[in-house]
Order: sequence, then C-alpha cells, then structure tokens
Amino acid sequence: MGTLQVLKTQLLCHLIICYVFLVSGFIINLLQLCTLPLWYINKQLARRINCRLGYSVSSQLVALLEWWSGTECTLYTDPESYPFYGKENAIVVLNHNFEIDFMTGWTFCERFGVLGSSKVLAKKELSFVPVIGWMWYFLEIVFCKRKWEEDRKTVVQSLHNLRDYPENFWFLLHCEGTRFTEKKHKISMEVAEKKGLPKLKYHLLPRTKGFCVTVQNLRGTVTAVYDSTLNFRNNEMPTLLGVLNGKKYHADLYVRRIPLDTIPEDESECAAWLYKLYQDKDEFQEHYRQTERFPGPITSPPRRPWALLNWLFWVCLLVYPLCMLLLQMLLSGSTFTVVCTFVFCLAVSVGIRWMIGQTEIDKGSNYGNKEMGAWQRLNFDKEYLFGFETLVFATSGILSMHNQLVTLQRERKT
Ligand SMILES: CCCCC/C=C\C/C=C\CCCCCCCC(=O)SCCNC(=O)CCNC(=O)[C@H](O)C(C)(C)COP(=O)(O)OP(=O)(O)OC[C@H]1O[C@@H](n2cnc3c(N)ncnc32)[C@H](O)[C@@H]1OP(=O)(O)O
Ligand SMILES: CCCCCCCCCCCCCCCCCC(=O)OC[C@@H](O)COP(=O)(O)O
Repeated sequence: MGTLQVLKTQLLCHLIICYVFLVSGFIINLLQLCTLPLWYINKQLARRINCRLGYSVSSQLVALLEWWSGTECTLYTDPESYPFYGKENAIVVLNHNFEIDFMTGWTFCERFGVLGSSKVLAKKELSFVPVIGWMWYFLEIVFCKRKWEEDRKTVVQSLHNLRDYPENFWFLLHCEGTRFTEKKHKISMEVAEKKGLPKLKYHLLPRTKGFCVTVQNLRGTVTAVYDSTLNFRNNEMPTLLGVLNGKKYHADLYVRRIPLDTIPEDESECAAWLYKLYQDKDEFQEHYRQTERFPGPITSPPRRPWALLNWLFWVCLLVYPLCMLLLQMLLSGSTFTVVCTFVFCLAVSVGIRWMIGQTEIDKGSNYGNKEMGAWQRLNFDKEYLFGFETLVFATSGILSMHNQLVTLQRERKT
C-alpha cells in the first residue's frame, strides 16, 4: 500500500473531510435561506442560484468518489442517444441495490452538467438529514411518505412546480421504492406471483404509482426516460465508509434513452410498461453477471475538474481557521476549554456517523418487508390502534385495581 493510500485510511483525514463537508454545508444552507425573499421577487433567479449552491454541496461527494477514492465510472450507451444527455429534461429510472448509488448517480449528473439541478422522488425521512436534506428543500426535491393516500396530492403538486424549471434537470426514480435485500425480494416476488407477473432475479417488483404520476405530470416538460442499470465490478458492494477510506471501485452504468411519447398515457398500460421495463432490466443484469459487461458500446464522459476545484476551495477556506482555533484552545491551558473542544468534536463525529448510517442498507427502513396494499396498511394501522387501546385498557385496569387495593387497606386500618 502506498503512502497516499495509507493517508486516506487515517481518521484525522476523515475528520477533516467531514468537518469541511459539514461547515461548508451549513454555510450553504444559510445562504439558501437568504435566497427566500428573492423567490417572491425573481423566482427563476432564486432557483438558478440554489442550483449553484446545491452543486457546491453535492459535488463534494462526487469529488470524494472521483478524486479521493479514484472510483471509475463507465457508461454503456448508444452513441446516437449520447448528444441528448444533459441537453434535455429526463426521468431516470435506476435500480436500487447499492449504498453509494446516489453518489454514482450524482457523478454522472456532474459529468453531463446537471448536478445542481438533479431531482429525485425521495422518502420524507431524508429531508431531516442535516445539510443534504435541508438543501433539498430549496432544490424542490419531491418527498413522499410512501403512503400513496397521503402522498398523491403533495407529489402531484411538487411535480407541477417543476414544469417551468429554468435549468435542464434529471428526475431520478427508484421505482423499487426501497433498497434490495433478500427478504424484501422474497416478499415482492410473492406479490409478483399474486399479480401474475414473471419473477425478477435482481430487482424488487417496481411500485408503479410514482412512475405513472411522474410521466403524467411531466409530459411536455420531460422528453425522455433514461432506463439506467447500475452494477459494480467483481460483485463488490461499495460503501460510503469504503469510499472515505480511499477504496477504489468500478461502476458500470447502462443507459437506454426512451422517448417519453412512446410511453402509454393510460395508467394501467403505463404500469404494465414499467413491469416490462424491469423484466428487461433483469435481463441486462443477467448479461452483466455472465459477461462482466453490459450490452452496447462504451461512451464514457470524462471526469471534469469543477468538483475537485470546489472541494479545494472549501478546504482552503475552512482548514486554516480550524487549525488556528485548535491551536489557540490548546495553548490556552484551560482544561475546561480542552474538554469542551473534545466533547464537541466527539458530538460532531457521532452526528456524521449517523448521517453515514442513512446510506447503510442494514440500517434501512422496513418498507417492503411486509406485503402491504392500501387495505392491509389500514389493518396495519388498526393493529397499532388496537395495540394502543389494549395498552391503555390494561394500564387503566391495573391502576383501578391498585386504587381499590389502596382504599381497601385504608378502610381496614381505620
Ligand atoms: C443516470 C444517472 C442517475 C442520475 C441521477 C439523477 C438524479 C440524482 C438526484 C439525487 C440523488 C439522491 C438520491 C437519493 C435517493 C433517495 C431515494 C429514495 O428515497 S427511494 C424511496 C422513495 N421513492 C420511492 O418510493 C419511489 C418509488 N415508489 C413509488 O413510486 C410508490 O408508488 C409511491 C409513490 C412512493 C407510493 O408508495 P405506496 O407504497 O404508498 O403505494 P403503492 O401503490 O406503490 O403500493 C401498493 C402497491 O404495491 C403492491 N405491493 C405491496 N407490497 C409490495 C411489495 N413488497 N413489493 C412490490 N409491490 C408491492 C400492492 O399490491 C399495491 O399494488 P397496486 O399498485 O397494484 O395497487
Ligand atoms: C466530502 C463528503 C464527506 C462525507 C462525509 C459524510 C457525509 C454524509 C453524507 C450523508 C448523505 C445522506 C444522503 C443520503 C442519501 C441516501 C439515499 C438512499 O439511498 O436512501 C435510501 C432510500 O432510497 C431507501 O431507503 P430504504 O427504504 O432502503 O431504507
């Protein structure tokens, strides 16, 4: 292992990287907050400024992947589709198997110049993640609770807002709705069987509502669907901690450009179209498993220097004041100050570890672990309600028995 590679595994380096990410992120969140009054004066300008500010945060994770870990990203696509990438609005349908698939997706966005404006249908929980989740409010990311009865209205409204977006954007949809685990796969294949659909080997059964509503509401705004299938070489399951430790991975992405006007308008036909798309995606994964490559020629875009330059800018701006502050505290000789500094650093490290945990599959949600349609969900809520009622009932029973005993004892004494 070379010196540089050893350096990349050092905790101190990780702390510095995380410090730069957090502090720059909070500064950008603050600047985004300052653009609020501008929304009322010049909305399109406010949106453009927020795209640049968002870029400054997400490109740090791209720089970490491209320049720190040196991960290579290869694109398999038809050369005739290539000139459209980054020049039009598109819906990206991507498999959801990897902890760093969001970073790989962002890397391709960066290479085609749409990183700042990239959008996603994301679970609501992510909106609470400091820096990234807060930044997403200003980037008009569409959030869902994954409870369609509650989501329908907000999702449609958020999609409507994107109709006059001033920059080209890619709207990412992980139609599987959650990350792949063996258990979720087994359950979703039971659902597939009940629906009379063929089984998938590498994907969960897609949820069709989000896709259909996106196609419906972005027709006329978006010109194509990019069917994207991602895999990593050597059966690797990359992690954010691996990337932080400087581990190099090799991502392969297969993209097919499908003009939006070839997708059926009718909801049930659109759902059937999506099921068929996932059967095709499954075949591409099988091809990859057998041959270690996707079909079609490689036309990879080169990495650009901007993400690295942005990162170096923040490092130069923030590391020097940190060193001065730490030096002053250590020289102050006050045990209290040193202990406070230590506790503060520890708290920040725990916070960062929690954020990294958001990307980890084994800390993922239970969504898809249970087969739930609207009716089952109602029963599921009822289960909770009954459970709560039972608890209240039992507690009040115990309390009243206790009261009776106390009164009985008092009566005996008197
Ligand atoms: C090319 C490079 C990439 C470019 C990248 C571009 C941009 C990058 C931008 C940002 C990067 C950051 C990335 C962050 C990623 C974060 C991603 C997420 O948060 S994923 C989770 C949230 N998103 C989704 O869930 C989207 C997909 N889901 C849907 O569309 C859903 O329909 C829904 C809208 C969320 C609503 O879900 P809900 O569960 O409430 O309802 P459904 O109607 O879908 O479900 C009931 C339906 O499903 C059947 N069912 C039941 N159990 C299962 C099961 N286990 N598996 C499959 N299906 C199941 C049930 O029978 C019902 O069927 P039916 O529809 O016939 O009634
Ligand atoms: C330079 C960078 C330094 C890095 C320091 C650490 C930064 C930490 C960054 C945290 C980023 C948080 C963004 C999380 C995006 C994760 C997207 C994701 O994959 O979400 C999962 C959901 O789709 C489905 O959830 P599940 O139902 O599977 O559960």
